[in-house]
Amino acid sequence: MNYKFITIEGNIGAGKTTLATRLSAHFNARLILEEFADNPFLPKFYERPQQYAFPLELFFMAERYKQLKELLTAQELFSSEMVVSDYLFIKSLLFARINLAEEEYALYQKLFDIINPQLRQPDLLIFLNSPIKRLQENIRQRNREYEQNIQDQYLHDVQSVYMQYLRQHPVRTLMVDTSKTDFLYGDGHFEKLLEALEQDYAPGIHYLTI
Ligand SMILES: Nc1ncnc2c1ncn2[C@@H]1O[C@H](COP(=O)(O)OP(=O)(O)OP(=O)(O)O)[C@@H](O)[C@H]1O
Repeated sequence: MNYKFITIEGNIGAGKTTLATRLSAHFNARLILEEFADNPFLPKFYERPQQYAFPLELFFMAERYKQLKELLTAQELFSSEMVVSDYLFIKSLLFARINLAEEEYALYQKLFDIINPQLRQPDLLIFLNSPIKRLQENIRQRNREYEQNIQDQYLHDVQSVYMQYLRQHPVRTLMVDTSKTDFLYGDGHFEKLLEALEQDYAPGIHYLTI
């Protein structure tokens, strides 16, 4: 397996954290998880999006920068240690595009453009692609109170900003159709993904159905 830094991405409730945790345990890799629970603006944002979107997005950007910067400062990527994370830094900007008004977004993008070049990009992005219905089921099942009123439209918007980004940028991506996949309990699902990770992919999108 030639990927030292793997990032898992996907819509809300796609199963990023579960897969990242399982992969890191399998490869004995360092695990970087998004600490969204520490964001005091998140429950408020879901209640009143317009009022809280800007501080929410700023908080996410600052936290994610801190986490990823620490990783580089420790120079772990230059040692033999493998790293698995459950978010891309660009995620903040993609959500900001949906949630911020035009002028706020322009300001946010300025900050993002200053910070982003300092960060190392993953060697491989695994994008979990699930239909909205399945995402809603997952969201209901895990039952975080503030997420229970997420509308299908919001999930559609999140999906389309990710797709637009991936189409426009040559990120080395394994796009996994997870409509019927369960990496925790599905028979052989995780093993099939491991097999796919043995391949060397060119930059761009590669599709995998399990
Ligand atoms: N930049 C952002 N702007 C708005 N909300 C965000 C942002 N980043 C994360 N969130 C919210 O934080 C919560 C956790 O997000 P995330 O999608 O990373 O994890 P998750 O849904 O638990 O993922 P998974 O189920 O795939 O592990 C969700 O409610 C998500 O919408």
